[in-house]
Amino acid sequence: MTDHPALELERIGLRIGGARILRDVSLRVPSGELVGVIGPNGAGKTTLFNVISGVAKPTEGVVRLGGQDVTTEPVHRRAAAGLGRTFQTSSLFPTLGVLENVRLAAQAHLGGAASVFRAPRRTDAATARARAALEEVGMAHRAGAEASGLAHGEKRKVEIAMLIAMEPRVILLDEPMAGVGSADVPALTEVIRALHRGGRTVLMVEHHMDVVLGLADRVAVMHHGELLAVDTPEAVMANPTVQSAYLGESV
Ligand SMILES: Nc1ncnc2c1ncn2[C@@H]1O[C@H](COP(=O)(O)OP(=O)(O)OP(=O)(O)O)[C@@H](O)[C@H]1O
Repeated sequence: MTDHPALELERIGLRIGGARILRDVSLRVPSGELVGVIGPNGAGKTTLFNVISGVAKPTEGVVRLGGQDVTTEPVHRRAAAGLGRTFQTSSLFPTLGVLENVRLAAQAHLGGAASVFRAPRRTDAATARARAALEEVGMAHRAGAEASGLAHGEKRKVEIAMLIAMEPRVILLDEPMAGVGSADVPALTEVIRALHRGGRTVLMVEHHMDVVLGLADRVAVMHHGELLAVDTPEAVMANPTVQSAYLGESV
């Protein structure tokens, strides 16, 4: 444990052409916290995740992971520093099996694809880690299934297992409930809750408000590229500025 926040954004700004996509965004996320990021469409949530993961470079401000300035580090260096991310679209190899998908993620973390040929012991370690990750998300029974045959909710669980296999300290979940049928939402919510309970730091963009309010320690509200509020779910919902930002939007 360090005294540094797991993730720290200091006065992040991003201009693209003449447009200011992010303005003066500052956020400190202590280790083990789950922060829900909400805001109307186009508020800048995905762009903020891109800045954190290194897909986009901010024009102003600093990104720190565990106290280390990673603002100019590329995506893979941030991943190596303990940052994991899921995307709105599926990142599974559809024709591979569930276990194989997770094993590849574990293998990448343990030492790269070349080790398949050089170090069988590492392959065993990757398989063991993949099985443990599938167990953690409740998908061990589907280890032998082909990824393309999974329901949306199952795919999301396997994607989370892939993250777990890479042992990230900070996890960014980009709309984990997107495309997931309402019957599968509670089970996926429990997987995310368990991920958080395991001590991992999680940032989650999610439009499904019940999920955000039920899971988050704090909620960060974005609007027009700015952070309007960062507070407990109850305080955020009672905040008049937040309410007016959502006027005309379904909260
Ligand atoms: N590369 C880009 N060039 C120009 N404008 C961009 C670019 N990327 C994002 N934007 C604009 O920045 C704003 C924020 O977009 P972003 O996708 O981050 O919002 P969001 O909050 O994730 O929205 P949603 O909830 O719809 O996914 C939008 O107005 C978008 O059109």
